[in-house]
Amino acid sequence: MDHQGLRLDGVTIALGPRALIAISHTVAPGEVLTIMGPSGSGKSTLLAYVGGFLDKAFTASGRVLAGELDLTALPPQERHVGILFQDPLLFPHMSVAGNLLFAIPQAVQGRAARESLAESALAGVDLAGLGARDPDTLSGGQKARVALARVLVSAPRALLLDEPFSKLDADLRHQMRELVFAKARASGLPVILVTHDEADAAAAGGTIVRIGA
Ligand SMILES: Nc1ncnc2c1ncn2[C@@H]1O[C@H](COP(=O)(O)OP(=O)(O)OP(=O)(O)O)[C@@H](O)[C@H]1O
Repeated sequence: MDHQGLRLDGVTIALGPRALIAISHTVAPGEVLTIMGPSGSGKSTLLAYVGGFLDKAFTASGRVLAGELDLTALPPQERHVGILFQDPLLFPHMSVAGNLLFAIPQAVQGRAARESLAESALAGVDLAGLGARDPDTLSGGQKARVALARVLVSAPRALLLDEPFSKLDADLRHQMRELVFAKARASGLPVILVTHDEADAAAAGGTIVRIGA
């Protein structure tokens, strides 16, 4: 997919009388916008707004655009925004390859084409040949990489990262964030990263917006 950047155009979010977010920013293809702020400041809430699943408890305004396309007008399943959370959230009843095949868009037709896409995505995160494995048999770092491969094969317009490295130990954390940012750059995906970790923010290399301070 040809990515065109992600624009937050006058996005404001409030919880009752409490203003949480006010942001306008354009994330270029391959760039990372990092959102930092104290617990409860509204970081995950911003990602929920971009993804289209903001809880009704909040009031929000402003547009989210992918290129010229106004995502705000679309339901979540039509936004094609990929998300990685703290937990890899793999389907335990499907093989590793099954997890990826499930995420590949219907537009990719033919079993052989889908399987080959899944296999190359696994190879791209250093998990070649592990497609038949049950997710529960993988290490935490391997599961995180399957989750990354799964979100990449879903051909998202943008990638949202909600503390995706925080459950990994220091070495893995470093490797995983380098891999995620390299993949985002290579595929020209605009990324919004939510983190508490200054090293994550520095590694992301883009703009850092601090909220709720
Ligand atoms: N569904 C909801 N209904 C009402 N209030 C909510 C709901 N979800 C979150 N909140 C509140 O909205 C505020 C922002 O929450 P949010 O999860 O976005 O914070 P955060 O910055 O991501 O925090 P953390 O760093 O702890 O994950 C908090 O005060 C939280 O208690």
